[in-house]
Amino acid sequence: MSALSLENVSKIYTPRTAAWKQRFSSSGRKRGFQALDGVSFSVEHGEFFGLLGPNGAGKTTLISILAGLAYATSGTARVCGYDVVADFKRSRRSLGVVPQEIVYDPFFTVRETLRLQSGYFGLRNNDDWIDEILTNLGLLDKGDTNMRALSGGMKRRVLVAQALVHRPPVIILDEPTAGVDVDLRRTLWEFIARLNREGHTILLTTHYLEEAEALCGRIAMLKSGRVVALDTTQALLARVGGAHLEDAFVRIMHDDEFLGVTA
Ligand SMILES: Nc1ncnc2c1ncn2[C@@H]1O[C@H](COP(=O)(O)OP(=O)(O)OP(=O)(O)O)[C@@H](O)[C@H]1O
Repeated sequence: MSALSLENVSKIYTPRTAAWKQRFSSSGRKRGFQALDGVSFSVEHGEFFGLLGPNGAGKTTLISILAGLAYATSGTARVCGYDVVADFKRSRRSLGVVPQEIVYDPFFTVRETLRLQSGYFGLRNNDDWIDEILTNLGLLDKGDTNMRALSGGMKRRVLVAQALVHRPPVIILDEPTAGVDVDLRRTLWEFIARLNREGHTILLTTHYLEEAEALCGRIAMLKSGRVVALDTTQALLARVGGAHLEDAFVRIMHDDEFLGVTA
């Protein structure tokens, strides 16, 4: 059983009015914007997997489907074998998601925020683990600080902490280092790499391709909602013939003929 699996997942964003028309139309024709088109791949337990693609390729849409925040129009998505729709609670419990956008409640301190998040998963008395996360993310002295008094980079650390409160076996990070300083990047990657060594499965999206090259064992590249490359980082570099992942990425994205997908 894979940590994450996607079988022929498609997503069409339908404008609200069109959704109603579609429901009552006899043609059944789907209208709207196709963000994902027949995406299939799986991520095995313990992998550090990169999901790459240009802006608008469909990465966040895919993550939203895995996290149960958006429904696939067709296809099946599973987390640790649990269907994200039919078995939502167990699939969501298996997953920690660090979202791309910084969202927080300005009325709580860091520790209150993490206790609240623990409560969503039915966890009381989670303070020992919360302390360990705070220590590893360099936030221990900010436990009693109000969320609105944190810098942007510190708020991002709290988002990472929130994703980890329930010790999920699978962690998805959606551009976690966008706009953060070198220190946090290092702290964050050391911590995430440690979690991966300890057995957590990691799925990472990032536009910093040198980070993906250094960290990810396998990579999927999305372009206009379709998987156009899927292989180990080394095999991708060897096949496309670039010195760095950035060269390979640019070649793949600009080559309409490239369909280097391997299962
Ligand atoms: N709620 C929505 N309604 C309509 N279209 C949407 C919605 N969310 C995303 N889209 C569209 O779907 C496409 C994929 O968006 P998505 O956010 O998944 O891309 P992404 O690969 O995460 O991009 P980025 O790297 O910029 O974060 C984009 O064209 C986007 O405009």
